[in-house]
Amino acid sequence: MRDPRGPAGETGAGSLFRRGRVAAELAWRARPAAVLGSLALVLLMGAAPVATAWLTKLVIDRLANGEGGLLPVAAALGVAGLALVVLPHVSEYLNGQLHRGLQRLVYDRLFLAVNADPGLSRFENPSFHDELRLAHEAGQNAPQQIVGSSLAICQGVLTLLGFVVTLTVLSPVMVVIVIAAALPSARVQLALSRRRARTLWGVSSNTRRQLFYGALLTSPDAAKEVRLFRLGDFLRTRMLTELETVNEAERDLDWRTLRSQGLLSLLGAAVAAGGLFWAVLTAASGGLSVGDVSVFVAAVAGVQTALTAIVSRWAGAHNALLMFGHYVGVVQAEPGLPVAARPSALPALRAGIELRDVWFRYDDEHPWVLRGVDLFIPHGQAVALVGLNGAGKSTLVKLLCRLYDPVRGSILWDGVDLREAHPDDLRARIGVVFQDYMTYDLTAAENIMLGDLAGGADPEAVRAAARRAGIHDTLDALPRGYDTLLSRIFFGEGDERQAGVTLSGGQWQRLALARALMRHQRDLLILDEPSSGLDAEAEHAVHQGMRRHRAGRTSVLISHRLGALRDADLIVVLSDGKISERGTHDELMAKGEQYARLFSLQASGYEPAPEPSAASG
Ligand SMILES: Nc1ncnc2c1ncn2[C@@H]1O[C@H](COP(=O)(O)OP(=O)(O)OP(=O)(O)O)[C@@H](O)[C@H]1O
Repeated sequence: MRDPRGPAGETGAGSLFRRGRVAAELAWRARPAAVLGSLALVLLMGAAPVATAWLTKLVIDRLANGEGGLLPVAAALGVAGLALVVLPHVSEYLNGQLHRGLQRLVYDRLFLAVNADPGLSRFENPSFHDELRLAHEAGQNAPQQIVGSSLAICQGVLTLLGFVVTLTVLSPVMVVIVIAAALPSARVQLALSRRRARTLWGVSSNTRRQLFYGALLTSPDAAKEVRLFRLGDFLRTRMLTELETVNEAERDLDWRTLRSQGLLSLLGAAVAAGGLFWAVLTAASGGLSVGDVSVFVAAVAGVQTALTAIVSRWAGAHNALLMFGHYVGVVQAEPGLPVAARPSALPALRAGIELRDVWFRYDDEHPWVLRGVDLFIPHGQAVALVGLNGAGKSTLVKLLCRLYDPVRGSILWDGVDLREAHPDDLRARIGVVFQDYMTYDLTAAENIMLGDLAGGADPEAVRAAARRAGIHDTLDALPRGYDTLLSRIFFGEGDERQAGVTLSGGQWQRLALARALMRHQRDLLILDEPSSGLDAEAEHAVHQGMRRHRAGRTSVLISHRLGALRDADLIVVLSDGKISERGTHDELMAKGEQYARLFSLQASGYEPAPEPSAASG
């Protein structure tokens, strides 16, 4: 279990008040009519129990004393009774309305805020994911609970005041006893709600791991390895272990709740029984009428019920406010990647992109990945990055896209530091295929179109990009052509439910390439291992095509197949976080260092194996 105090852990009343204000503002924005209706109901439902008790007393006393005027009082009693029955249903309907409106607004703001962060660093932080999951859970109910509980508390206070006045008339001592008996309950409920929020945060990483193992057990991507390596029992056991930790914490909480609330209920019952005993004795000696006894019993029960409702709603609101802190925390957090208040314009690339003494590591605790990289990517030229696994090639690409900022040094786009430009402006000028490209469970056309949503869903542009990536014929031959759903988990839409189609790894890769090529007119094209999964013929065709499209454009290419990079204008070898060699293919081969060694090693793999010598046989 993790440290029980989370980012939204125990906070002062000021902070809770601010969260309450946020919830109230959301509710008002989401459904003002439902909020107004609920407020009116609070008044009616708060007054109805007191009115019913007094009208009952009047009816009983008039009956007992044989007084007249019974009909209007009985009619009023009927109306009050009717209100008690009907109003809760109206209130439930309004609550539903409010809940739906709130959920839409709350999730809209949550995902807007998460998407507004242009960087990646927050998404790689486990704490952020715990916070996000709790924010998501809180978004489901917390604002509704805060608003609903606040209204219920107002209603409870109204009923309580009515019954306190009633009891004061009959027995002021009883008021003091009943209220004093309810105070410990308030304290205990608040302590329990605090503990509940802390427990949830404490086990949130266990819950996340439990969900992760559960998802692996059912994921189509993992299904092959899970079966082949017989990982099912291993994953299931791990999932159950995490679940057991969560259960243990919840069991402890439930036991504390049972113990404290059991004792408090006994105390409440003893006070009510004592009061009834006093009322009956007083009535027997002529101190109270029969109607007085009835209103007294209703008042004691009413005060206790109202107090219990207030305290438990208060505890519910308190718990919801603590949980809502995760939501407010995520929605109001500063982005992980700062955006300049007045971003500089980023015009079309004219001279080139310069990396000036760029140092980068993913975290203060991680080792340096780049250590003082100086590189100029001239406009209109193709620069290839080469290096062993883990050399930092993809990291450099992510810095070029400003998914992170360099820790030291800077990257300049025609002299403008990328930190000064808006990430959206930069990204509008870039087309990228990442090594770990996405496969979307959408149609083939949509998978490509996502590369240029701003350009509109032009089917001709989609087909042209697919042709450039060499995937057009494959997509055209699918059961519904470009409109075929590419998915293993969803059914297609339309009259007939049609199972999705799955592409091969290489076909998916070409599709990802087509997505990037929707932006082939952009200033900078980055291709990180665009052909690693392609067969030799396809790779050749793709590289030929790329060569044509790249001509005169600025591009950064990464590939372990060095043959595909040999015609780049500049080849840069990254090693140990620095540039160890740079030059054209011929220059680097002539130098005879790492590049030449790697190139020769690969080329030798394609040469015929030497005949075994007679001696070795
Ligand atoms: N998100 C991340 N958080 C922490 N470390 C990372 C992250 N991404 C990459 N690294 C580390 O940074 C180093 C460089 O990784 P990078 O992916 O840039 O290498 P690469 O040269 O592209 O490798 P490959 O040829 O295998 O694709 C590696 O040691 C890797 O473990």
